[in-house]
Amino acid sequence: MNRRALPENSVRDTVNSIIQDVAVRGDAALFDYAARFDKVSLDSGSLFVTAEELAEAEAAVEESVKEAIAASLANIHYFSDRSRRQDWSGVNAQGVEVAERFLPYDRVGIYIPGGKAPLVSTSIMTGGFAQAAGVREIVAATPCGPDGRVNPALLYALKASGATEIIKIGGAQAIAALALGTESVKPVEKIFGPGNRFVVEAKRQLVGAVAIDLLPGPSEVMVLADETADAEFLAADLLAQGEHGPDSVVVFVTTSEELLERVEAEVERQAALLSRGAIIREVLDKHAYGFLVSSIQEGVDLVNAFAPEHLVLVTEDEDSVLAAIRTAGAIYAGALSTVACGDFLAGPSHTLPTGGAGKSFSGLRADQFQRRTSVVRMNEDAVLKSAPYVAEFARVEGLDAHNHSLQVRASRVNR
Ligand SMILES: NC(=O)c1ccc[n+]([C@@H]2O[C@H](COP(=O)([O-])OP(=O)(O)OC[C@H]3O[C@@H](n4cnc5c(N)ncnc54)[C@H](O)[C@@H]3O)[C@@H](O)[C@H]2O)c1
Ligand SMILES: N[C@H](CO)Cc1c[nH]c[nH+]1
Ligand SMILES: [Zn+2]
Repeated sequence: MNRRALPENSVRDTVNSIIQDVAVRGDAALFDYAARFDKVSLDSGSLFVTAEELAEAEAAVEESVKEAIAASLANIHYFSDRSRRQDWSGVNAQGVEVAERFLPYDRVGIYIPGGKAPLVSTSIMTGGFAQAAGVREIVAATPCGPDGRVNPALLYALKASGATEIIKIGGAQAIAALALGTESVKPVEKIFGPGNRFVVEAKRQLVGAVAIDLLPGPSEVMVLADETADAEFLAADLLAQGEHGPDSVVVFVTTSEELLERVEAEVERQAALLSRGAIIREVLDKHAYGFLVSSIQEGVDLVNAFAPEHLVLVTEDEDSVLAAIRTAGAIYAGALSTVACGDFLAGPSHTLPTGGAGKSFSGLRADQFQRRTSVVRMNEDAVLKSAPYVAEFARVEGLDAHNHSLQVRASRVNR
C-alpha cells in the first residue's frame, strides 16, 4: 500500500505564491493573508502577543487546566530527559580521539494549529520539547480569531512551555515568515509542528532555507484487534481522531467479522452523541475503512504497509504482535491504552508522521532540538597510524593536497 502522493497542484501553487509574496512584501503580506483567511485586521503593533495579553490569559485560565498543563509538561520533560542525545567521546583504531557534542538550537519556530480547534496540547507537545532541550528562543506562530485574540489556555500553555515570542499568524504565511523573516519577524533555524495541508506544504517547500522536523498532517488512527477486544473502546478511539477535521483518516482492521460489525454499529451510536458530529460524519463518509483479515499476521502486514500515525493494538498475544509492528508513529498497546492519553498527557510527542510518512520519519523527539557537531583530535601516534590509509584514499581519488596535509604533519613527527 503506497500512500505517497504529491500535494494537489492547487495547494502547491497557492502555497508557492504565498511564500513568494511574504518574501517580497514581508509584514504587509502577513497582514493581507490574516485578513483574507482568518478575517482579522492586524498591524505591526498587534502582530505579537503582548505581556498584558499573557497576563490576562494567566488570570483567565482555570486552576484545573493549569494543573493538567503542568502534569503534561512534567511528563514531557521526563520523556525528553531520557531521549535527548548525550555527548560522548572515544578513540578509534588509529588512536584518533573522536567525539560528538549535542547543543540546543538557538532559535526555533513552533507552529500551533488554530484553525479548527485551539490545540493547547500541541503547544506543550512541541514547545515543551524545545524547552527541555534548552532552546533559548522559542517563537510560536498560531492564527488568532477575528477579534485578534488567541485562546487563553493556548497562550498559557505556550508560556509554560518556554515560548519567548508568539506571532498571531497561521497558515503557509506563518511558516514563510518564520523561515525567511520579515521586518518584524526574525527568522528561525528550524521549524516544528503540525498543521493543515497549507502549513505542511509550506514546510515542504521551504526545507533547505530552514530545517524542519517532519511533515505532520491530518490526524489518523488505525486499530488492529482480534475477537478479545471491546467494541465500545475501539469505536471511541476511532472517533477521537475522526473529530480532528474532515481530512482525518480512521481505519479498523480485525480478524473477527462479528467485532467488525459491532464496531461499525458502535461508531454510529457514539458519533450521534458527539459535539463535532458534522466533521465526524464527513470523516465516516469519506475516510473511514474497515478490513476483515484472515490472520493477525495479515493485519500486521497491512499496518506496516499503511504506516499509521497512531496504532491501537488489542490482541491476545500483545507482545509478539507489538514486536512485529515497524512503521507506526505511535503504538497504544492493550485494551486500556488510548490515543487521547498520548495526545494530551503521556510523554511522547503527539506530533507524528502521517500519510504513510511513518516509513521514513519518526515522531517529534527531544534530540531534534539539538544540533550535532563531531570533534576529531589527533596526537603524534594518531597522525602516524592514519597517514598510510589517508595516502591510499588520496591516491585513488587523485587528491594530492589531501595527502600532503597529513604527510606534512607525519614528517614533523618523524624528525
Ligand atoms: N500529525 C500531527 O501530529 C497533528 C497534531 C495536531 C494537529 N494535526 C492536524 O493539524 C491540522 C490543523 O488544521 P487547522 O486547519 O485546524 O489549523 P491550521 O492552523 O493548520 O490552519 C489554519 C490556517 O490555514 C490557512 N488557510 C485556511 N484556508 C486556506 C486557504 N484556502 N488557502 C490558504 N490558506 C488557508 C489560514 O491561514 C489559517 O490560519 C488538522 O488536520 C489536524 O489533524 C496533526
Ligand atoms: N491527535 C493529534 C495528532 O494527530 C494531536 C491532538 C491535539 N489535540 C488533540 N489531539
Ligand atoms: Zn488527537
